[in-house]
Amino acid sequence: MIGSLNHVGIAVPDINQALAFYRDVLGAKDCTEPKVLAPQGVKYAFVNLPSGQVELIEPYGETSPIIRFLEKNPKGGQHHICFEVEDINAAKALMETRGMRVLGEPRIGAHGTLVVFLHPGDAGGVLIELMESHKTHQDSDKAC
Ligand SMILES: CC[C@@H](C(=O)O)C(=O)SCCNC(=O)CCNC(=O)[C@H](O)C(C)(C)COP(=O)(O)OP(=O)(O)OC[C@H]1O[C@@H](n2cnc3c(N)ncnc32)[C@H](O)[C@@H]1OP(=O)(O)O
Ligand SMILES: [Co+2]
Repeated sequence: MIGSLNHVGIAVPDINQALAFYRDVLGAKDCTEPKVLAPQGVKYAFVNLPSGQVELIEPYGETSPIIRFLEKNPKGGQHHICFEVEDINAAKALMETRGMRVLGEPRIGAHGTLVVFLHPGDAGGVLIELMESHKTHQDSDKAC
């Protein structure tokens, strides 16, 4: 069912400091400006690489889902991996039939397509994000 690895999510306490590390220390050449995705409770930025993306996420708001993770890992750390799927609703249904806890309903993610998360307790201790690969829903960048 899963397709390409889309991104690795890294939770960070300060996204600008993290961007500076990727740019100035690791030499990343293509990083995006931080943006807020309020419904997901994060501020995010991408480090674009030939092989995929690193997604830096900082908590946004008091109910951010990454607050507790950062309390346990105050310097930040690897938070999730994201795989592409063709159809998010079909993927969610399939995961549920296979006994996975799917965390909530599909919601628009940072790429403008629908995403859902699988509980790390059912996935070998890894938080997995499934992301619909095609932009077929609302929230398009284009005006027409
Ligand atoms: C930028 C937008 C979007 C995109 O388009 O790419 C994103 O990526 S947003 C990313 C942030 N959003 C989410 O993470 C949403 C889904 N996450 C959740 O619903 C929660 O974070 C969670 C997974 C249910 C955990 O919630 P939390 O409040 O932290 O609960 P616990 O502390 O009780 O944790 C339960 C259990 O799970 C372990 N855990 C928690 N987070 C992780 C993690 N990232 N990786 C691995 N394991 C994790 C935690 O240690 C607990 O384990 P036990 O103690 O053994 O029970
Ligand atoms: Co993500």
